[in-house]
Amino acid sequence: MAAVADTYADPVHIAVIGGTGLQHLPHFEHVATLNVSTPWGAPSSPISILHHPSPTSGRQVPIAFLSRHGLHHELAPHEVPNRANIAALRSLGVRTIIAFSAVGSLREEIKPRDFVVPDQIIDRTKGVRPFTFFEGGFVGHVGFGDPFDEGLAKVVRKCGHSLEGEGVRLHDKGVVICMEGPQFSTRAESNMYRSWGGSVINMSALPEAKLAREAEIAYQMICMSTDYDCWHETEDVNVAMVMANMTANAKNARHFVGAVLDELTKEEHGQQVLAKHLEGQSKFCVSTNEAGRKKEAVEKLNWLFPGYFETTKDDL
Ligand SMILES: CSC[C@H]1O[C@H](OP(=O)(O)O)[C@H](O)[C@@H]1O
Ligand SMILES: Nc1ncnc2[nH]cnc12
Repeated sequence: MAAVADTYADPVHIAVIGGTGLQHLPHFEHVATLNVSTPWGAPSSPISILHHPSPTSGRQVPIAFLSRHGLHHELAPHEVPNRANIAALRSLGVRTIIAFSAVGSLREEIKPRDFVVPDQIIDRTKGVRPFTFFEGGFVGHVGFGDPFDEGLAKVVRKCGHSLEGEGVRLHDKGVVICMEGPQFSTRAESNMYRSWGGSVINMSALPEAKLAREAEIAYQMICMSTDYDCWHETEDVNVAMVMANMTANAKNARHFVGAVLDELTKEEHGQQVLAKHLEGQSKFCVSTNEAGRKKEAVEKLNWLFPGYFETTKDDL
């Protein structure tokens, strides 16, 4: 097998973050493996650049693939370096992320192996994960009322429905409960989440989605149900159950991601893929005036957003 390159010259606009059971995307042409370092450390894994032919132009479109828990699932949910992941992807040019996640179902009608395109999140993480780029002498606040990107969600839903004949079952909306873990929930918690209107539960939607929003990247998660958590009368969730359902449905998961990439690489989605609707929002979300900005914080943010921010008065 030919060795792949360790650099890639062109900007890469679309990324897939793979979760449990989706640690790589086979059947795509792997053209480069990038080891990116960021001011927030190294990402979870090297970033693979894959070539995907656009169905409209035939042009080979580069896609970045990152394995959330590392190449061998060695990172627990609270150990995932989310800031490095999002910053590294943005530095390559990424403005659209499709994030894949194995989730527990909190609803009878969401059966194991069903897919969900969620539209809301409830945060049950415990503050142990770094969750913002705006800190250390540089305060900023971005809107997060709709944590996923609705334009991207429309594309993803259309692709999911187009695969229904092939056995994909899709729920168009849902509330993800993002818990801290790594232990699964208690039965009391699981029932409480149901009473809150939760549809599915995982340990990874946050802070990934928040950081993508701060980085002006359109972000949509595709969830695949792997179990009924522990509220249901069936056997309580365990890793073997999650992996068995993930493996059994891996073909559908790959088809789903492939269909989304087919669609997103069409020219008609060019503006959506570049997330033009988010461009510049982080430049204007800042509360700290120039005199109060710390040099180190400004340097880090300028790495993420080249040219966005003035240096502090101390540097002049
Ligand atoms: C192995 S079960 C719990 C694990 O599965 C999910 O991972 P991911 O979201 O990366 O697919 C969940 O969030 C937990 O991290
Ligand atoms: N029941 C569950 N709880 C939290 N994360 C999960 N990922 C898959 N199943 C899960």
